[in-house]
Amino acid sequence: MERYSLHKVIGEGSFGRALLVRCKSTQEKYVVKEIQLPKNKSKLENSRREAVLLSRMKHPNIVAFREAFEADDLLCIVMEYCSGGDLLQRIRQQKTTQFCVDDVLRWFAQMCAAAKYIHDKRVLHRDLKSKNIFLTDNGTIKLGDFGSACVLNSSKAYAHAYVGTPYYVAPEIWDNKPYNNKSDVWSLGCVLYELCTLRHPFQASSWKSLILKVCRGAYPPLPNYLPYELQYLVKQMFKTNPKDRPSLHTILTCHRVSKLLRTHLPCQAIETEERGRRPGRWNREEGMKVADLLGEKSLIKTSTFEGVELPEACCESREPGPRKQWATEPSDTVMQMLANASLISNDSMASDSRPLAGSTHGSVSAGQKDGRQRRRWDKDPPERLLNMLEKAQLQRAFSTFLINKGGDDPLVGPLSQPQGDNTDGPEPEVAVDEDRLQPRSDDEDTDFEEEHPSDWIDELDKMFSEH
Ligand SMILES: Nc1ncnc2c1ncn2[C@@H]1O[C@H](COP(=O)(O)OP(=O)(O)OP(=O)(O)O)[C@@H](O)[C@H]1O
Repeated sequence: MERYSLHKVIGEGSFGRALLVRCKSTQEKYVVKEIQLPKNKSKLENSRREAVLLSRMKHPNIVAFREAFEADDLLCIVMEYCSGGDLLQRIRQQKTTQFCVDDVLRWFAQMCAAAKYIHDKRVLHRDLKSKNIFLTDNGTIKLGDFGSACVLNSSKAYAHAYVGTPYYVAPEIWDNKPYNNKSDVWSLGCVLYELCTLRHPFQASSWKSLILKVCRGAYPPLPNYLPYELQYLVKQMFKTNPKDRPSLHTILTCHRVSKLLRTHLPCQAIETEERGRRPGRWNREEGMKVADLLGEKSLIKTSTFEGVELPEACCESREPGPRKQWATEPSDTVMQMLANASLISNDSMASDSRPLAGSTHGSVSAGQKDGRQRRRWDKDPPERLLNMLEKAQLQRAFSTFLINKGGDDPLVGPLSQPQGDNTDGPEPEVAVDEDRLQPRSDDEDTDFEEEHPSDWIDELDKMFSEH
């Protein structure tokens, strides 16, 4: 740390502080992320993953890694400083002035290029949100915070990965299914929606309402002035079945929106993306350097995984084991419990015949124009989860939420106004897009997912019982 002088503390995350520093020899500014190292050896390895992963991500739209070292029980990751701040701050600065479409397309194209790059390396980010996407002073997007990219074992870390940011969490996570590349696509859909509207797609005044909206894919349609391709893309990214969501490869190469996006990508990024189509290989030397710095040579033992060398530390245990699933509960119990939640009432959904996003271009409305009964999403979040979250409402448990004790808005989202913001939004504007609920398989998309997901709801339950 002697090589750097402290400029200021720029923030505190759930794992430690973020410092703005200056390199004494070059005078360049960097961010040092300090992470408290746990005593437990296996947890120690988990903490080091962020550094190892970041060191391997070399892309114009990913925060550049400089070095990592350990000092005084702290892991320090030195990385590029993004002076434009994070995208959430940028969105808030707009107040009510919408971004111009070119900015939205340019930023979104860059974040897709970055996310595609990591997916090509079989890495899932798992915490994509506007707060983890940064801007440089020249307006370039940089994807950051790889702290959740691998499963972290502490209950706090686990909750951070899945529940700390429930506004961006895909329906399959609430359904206790493994996280996969399409779950990152859902989260990026939330960021795209925020850029398009300055609001979050799934505003809610309670956990229950939020989860129901997410599981039903119910969000207010995008404004009609936005290009049809964007409206169509958002619809696709919010398909409740992950198999029906396009992969980032599809979005950038053969989706209706691809041409628009690619015209907004700098040539350099397109070249990187083209190279990314060939199976990427980890840079072993770079990994060894970081592992050496971190004093943990075992981190760089590699294993081959579908042609891509992955550090063992980056993978979950490959031990085969039973995948934990929800016990099937009678869904009418859930329905009874939620009887008062107006959002889930079939009447309020079906009776809303307002046009949906993109409806001017031929997509369907929520109403059943032809009188035929369409297939509905018949999954509900499990009772145990909803009961548990009922308890959680009064706890300030997560870094990205304000949970007001006894307040009218127990769950205040990242883009909610401190006062007077009806987080639930005007009810009639929320519509279920029945079309999204129809199965559609994209054979060109290859899915990959966590190999051995842990039962995060058990972890969460434990965490809540501790309070
Ligand atoms: N490379 C960076 N350049 C500029 N600002 C950064 C950079 N990395 C982090 N920050 C800022 O530092 C602050 C702390 O970031 P950090 O990632 O440590 O935690 P967090 O995202 O606030 O919380 P959590 O870790 O719980 O998600 C945030 O305000 C973030 O915007």
